[in-house]
Amino acid sequence: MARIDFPKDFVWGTATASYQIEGAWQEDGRGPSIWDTFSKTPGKVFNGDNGDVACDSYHRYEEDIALLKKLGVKAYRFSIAWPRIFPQGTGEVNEKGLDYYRKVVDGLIAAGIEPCVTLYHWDLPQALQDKGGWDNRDTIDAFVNYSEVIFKAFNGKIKQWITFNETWCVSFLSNYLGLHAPGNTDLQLAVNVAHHCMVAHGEAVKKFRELGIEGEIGTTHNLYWFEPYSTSPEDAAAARRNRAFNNEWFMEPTFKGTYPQFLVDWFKGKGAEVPILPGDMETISQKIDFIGVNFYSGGFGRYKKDEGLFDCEEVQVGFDKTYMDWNVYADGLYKVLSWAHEEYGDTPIYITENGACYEDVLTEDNRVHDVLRKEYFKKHFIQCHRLIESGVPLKGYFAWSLLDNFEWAEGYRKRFGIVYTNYETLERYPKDSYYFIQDVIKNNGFEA
Ligand SMILES: OC[C@H]1NNC[C@@H](O)[C@@H]1O
Repeated sequence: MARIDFPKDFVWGTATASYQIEGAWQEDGRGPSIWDTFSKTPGKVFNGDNGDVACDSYHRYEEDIALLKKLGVKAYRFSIAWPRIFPQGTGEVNEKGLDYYRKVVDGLIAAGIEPCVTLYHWDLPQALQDKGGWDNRDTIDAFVNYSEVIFKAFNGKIKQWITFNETWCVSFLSNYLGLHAPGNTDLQLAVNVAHHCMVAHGEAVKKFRELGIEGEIGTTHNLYWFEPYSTSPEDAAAARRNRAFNNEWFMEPTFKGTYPQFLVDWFKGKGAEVPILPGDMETISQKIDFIGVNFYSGGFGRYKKDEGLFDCEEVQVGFDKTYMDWNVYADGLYKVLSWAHEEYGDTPIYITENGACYEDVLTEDNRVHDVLRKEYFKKHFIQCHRLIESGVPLKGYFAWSLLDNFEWAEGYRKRFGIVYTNYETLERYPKDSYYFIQDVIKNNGFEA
């Protein structure tokens, strides 16, 4: 057994998102989001589940903060629902919406927990989608307007700001693969959305700097480690395309102000071109104070003509799988963050999400012995330590998620929480993984 110790200033946290936990979908003036529309469209979400109630954190946020305090986290990452602030996306500010987040932020600070806020975690006001959503460049200005209200309302209280969560999901998962809201399946549209979201990110960073807001600002991309199954040039090229689809397509504009040319050419061959306007790339690559990385999995691929968007098929090489059918590939975390550090430099990194979904069983005495999830965390904590030891500027880790919650198109059947949510009673029951992480935080390390 080896002792794993983390730096004393390492930030341990957990993460959630507004639509997945809040519920109260029509309370205090909240307007409809694209996820209210999508989840109520037959066939889009498992079992017809939706976020009308979710974990009811809108009313139970004090219970959530108590769980966070008991866990011992230094920070809590959550998102603000744009439709609570601007029910129609722009126009009059809904003060009751702001009031909810004032209570959450003040409660966290009183508990000695740093609020880390994501401005956009997918719940776009439906009124903006009705005008083209992220395909319409006007949405960029609407996002900056919304961001400015939040910056000013919480300046000095919120010190860590994330503009977007997983722009790949907002663009390609939602507008090319069609699996998330708004459910489009058009490659050019997805390329437009990805670009406009990144411009919106850059414009919000500019506004943050202009206003002199306290704290640090960054963005979060979900990086996926993907390797060629063989050393053949075809496999290498296919795997590179597939990996760049998740990684370089977003990281390169953010840090280098360019798109990866080999993928620009590939998309052009598929009839999709990036709608770059003069100044966009400079805006996107505004200096950021940290990069948030969500990591879940990785895999191996090989060339297969006409397979998917990149002539690439995933090869099963025997990984253990989570209940999402995702490979458990903890080494992939070490590889992807080492690659990011090598490629994009010394910008501080926070793992803003990492966690696993397994079929949890609640015992008679309201316990969940989630051995596999504990093992998943342990394996990834070991890689976090390896990264720090190798000089990668990894500053913190947020477990996904504090609570079982609405897992998008999978509804409530897929549980990622370290706390079990009973969706009938809305009771919260800490799982064994919660107590494992509580101990790791208390000792800032563990016996590997
Ligand atoms: O799929 C698990 C998580 N992945 N990142 C974004 C979150 O909203 C998801 O629940």
